[in-house]
Amino acid sequence: MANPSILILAGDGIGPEVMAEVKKIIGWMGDKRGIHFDVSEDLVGGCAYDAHGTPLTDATMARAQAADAVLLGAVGGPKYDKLDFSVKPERGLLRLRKEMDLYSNLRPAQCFDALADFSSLKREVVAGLDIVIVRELTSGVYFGEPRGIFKEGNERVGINTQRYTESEIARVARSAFELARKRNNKVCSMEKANVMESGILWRDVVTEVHDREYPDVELSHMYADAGAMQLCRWPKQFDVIVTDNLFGDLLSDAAAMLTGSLGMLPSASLGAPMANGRPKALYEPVHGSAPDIAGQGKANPIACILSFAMALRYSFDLGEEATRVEKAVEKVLADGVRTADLMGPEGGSPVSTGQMGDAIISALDASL
Ligand SMILES: NC(=O)C1=CN([C@@H]2O[C@H](COP(=O)(O)OP(=O)(O)OC[C@H]3O[C@@H](n4cnc5c(N)ncnc54)[C@H](O)[C@@H]3O)[C@@H](O)[C@H]2O)C=CC1
Ligand SMILES: CC(C)CC(=O)C(=O)O
Ligand SMILES: [Mg+2]
Repeated sequence: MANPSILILAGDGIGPEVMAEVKKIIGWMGDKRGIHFDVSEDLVGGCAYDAHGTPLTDATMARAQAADAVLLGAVGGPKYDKLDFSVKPERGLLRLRKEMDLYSNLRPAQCFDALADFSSLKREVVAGLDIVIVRELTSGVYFGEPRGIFKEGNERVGINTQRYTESEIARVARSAFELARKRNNKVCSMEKANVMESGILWRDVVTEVHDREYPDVELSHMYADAGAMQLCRWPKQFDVIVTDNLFGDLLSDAAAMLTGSLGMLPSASLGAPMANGRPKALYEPVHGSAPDIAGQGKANPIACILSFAMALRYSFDLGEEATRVEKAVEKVLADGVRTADLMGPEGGSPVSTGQMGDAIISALDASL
């Protein structure tokens, strides 16, 4: 039987740097565990624009559709900021999410014990934290029409449209309830039903799906602004948070700091099941291309490595191997290995991106 296929789209900025460390772990899985993948690579984002004049070619899109899993680094950078919106690097990623129909974006925020003192919040607020934000990923204001910058009289007006259908809300709600059943059975849905009609519909549909299909799961609702405050005040009150595309983007960056650094947060973007029963899937760190540290060997590869662990669990049914990778990360952090983003203002001796990857490989060796 053919090996499962992985398409790597490392992208821009620190994307290729953190992905290099994932490739070491893929190699380790083959050498030490006999788990082999057919890995191929392609371009997305600014590098694809440089090569082809578009942030995602149709050929790359087709390869992503055919892969068992896509691993993405990050896209974007100042070099591309002035490009026409239609060819900006970020549009390549949005097209992947939309055309693969990856509607459920799982963004776990877990605070490793070794980092509990490093978070900007007090240890007791974050120690033991383990929550998941389920972000709707294929609709909402990032995709709604009309959109654009138009002339209105003597001035320009910028328009984006928040649009959600009942079925789009219902399917991501189901994904959150299913996940909660495997965890602590609690879902908090966040929107702004006080000021947005799409928020009213969101609250109604989540409640209907809950009452009809998941009455055993504890459901609460919160306005997203209050939710941001509660995430900083007492994040451990949450188990699963389900929210729309924009609020999920913001809330997950905020949740990253509960874990110590944006360089720690992985994500899985999941769609409908494929013929093999596994979901169509793309895995990527929550962070972006970090132009301020790109090319300096400073990036923390853990978010990208933990995203690969999610791929092992959700796309390849290799939950034990996923846990092995997560435990290796935990051990390395417990041993005090830190990239620069995990150093306090007092400083210290950070390791490079490559050294962090090597330390995780050593911890994997030690796990055998
Ligand atoms: N999924 C994606 O590809 C995303 C792409 N972007 C793009 O990335 C570019 C930069 O955006 P920013 O707002 O600066 O967000 P960013 O996430 O790239 O960086 C924010 C801050 O976090 C730091 N940081 C991020 N990841 C890190 C890591 N792994 N290790 C250490 N430090 C890390 C950066 O150095 C920076 O100070 C933009 O073009 C943006 O559109 C932003 C978010 C997601
Ligand atoms: C298209 C991305 C650049 C938007 C974003 O920040 C994200 O998805 O986390
Ligand atoms: Mg974001």
